[in-house]
Amino acid sequence: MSARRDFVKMHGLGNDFVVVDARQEPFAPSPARVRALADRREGIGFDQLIVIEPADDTGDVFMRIYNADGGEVSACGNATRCVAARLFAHGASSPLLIETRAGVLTAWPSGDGRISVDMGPARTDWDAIPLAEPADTLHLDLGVPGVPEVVAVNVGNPHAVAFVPDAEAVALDTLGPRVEHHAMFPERANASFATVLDGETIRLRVWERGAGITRACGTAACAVCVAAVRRGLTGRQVTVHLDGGPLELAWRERDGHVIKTGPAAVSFTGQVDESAIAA
Ligand SMILES: N[C@@H](CCC[C@H](N)C(=O)O)C(=O)O
Repeated sequence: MSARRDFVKMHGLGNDFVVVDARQEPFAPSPARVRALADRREGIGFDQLIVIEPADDTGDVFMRIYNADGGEVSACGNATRCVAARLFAHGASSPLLIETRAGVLTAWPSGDGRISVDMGPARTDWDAIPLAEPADTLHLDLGVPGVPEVVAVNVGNPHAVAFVPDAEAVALDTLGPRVEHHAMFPERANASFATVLDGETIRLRVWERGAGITRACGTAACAVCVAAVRRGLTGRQVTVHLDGGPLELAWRERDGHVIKTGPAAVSFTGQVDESAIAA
């Protein structure tokens, strides 16, 4: 008998997700099944598969995150807004506590149709993310002259941020994978190329670990905000312009938490016959 699962296809600024609500019936796809579902020609297609599960602890729900390459990861900023928007639309009360492998995140409607999320604390010390060997500064040998030092930031997942003179000119499809798979990052890394436009505006292009070029990455926007403040390049509140549009970020002084505000949209709903998708 074939198993049919309801899903909703959602996106945050074009960073797209298939969201499966598994609170009543478990859904635990193998990495091969995730890759098959992620295939944009033969599957449904997404950057991340998101599974909503019953809360383990103090939260309202648990959010499990799989990259398109089948790997399970700890954080996804845009999907957190999408899950919150979906649950608010179905009557959940605010604030909503979303458990992830990286901690419990709090989400609320921002009052203008968008969703705000407290993404928790960000770390930018030299050991913020797993490195192959200790390093105070990260000058990656990418085989391309002119790529500056990279800043490591942890927002529940690992980010490598490079501030470049012109993010538009970066060859994301070649530099992104070199950063993601660089020997310094044993757990790989999400790669951000950012240009500071003024003290409150940043242009950002992202190569995501396990998904490649995406139109937006919420945790990368948080990482870039924190890295820019640490470098004295911007104030603590910035608008980050991704390929899919803007996100508002604030790095809160009192507790080091990053607050992110942006849209969340439903594209369509559907049902997948799991046996029809080879794994
Ligand atoms: N799209 C996400 C990040 C998804 C996980 C990331 N690719 C990783 O491997 O850590 C976002 O909006 O933050």
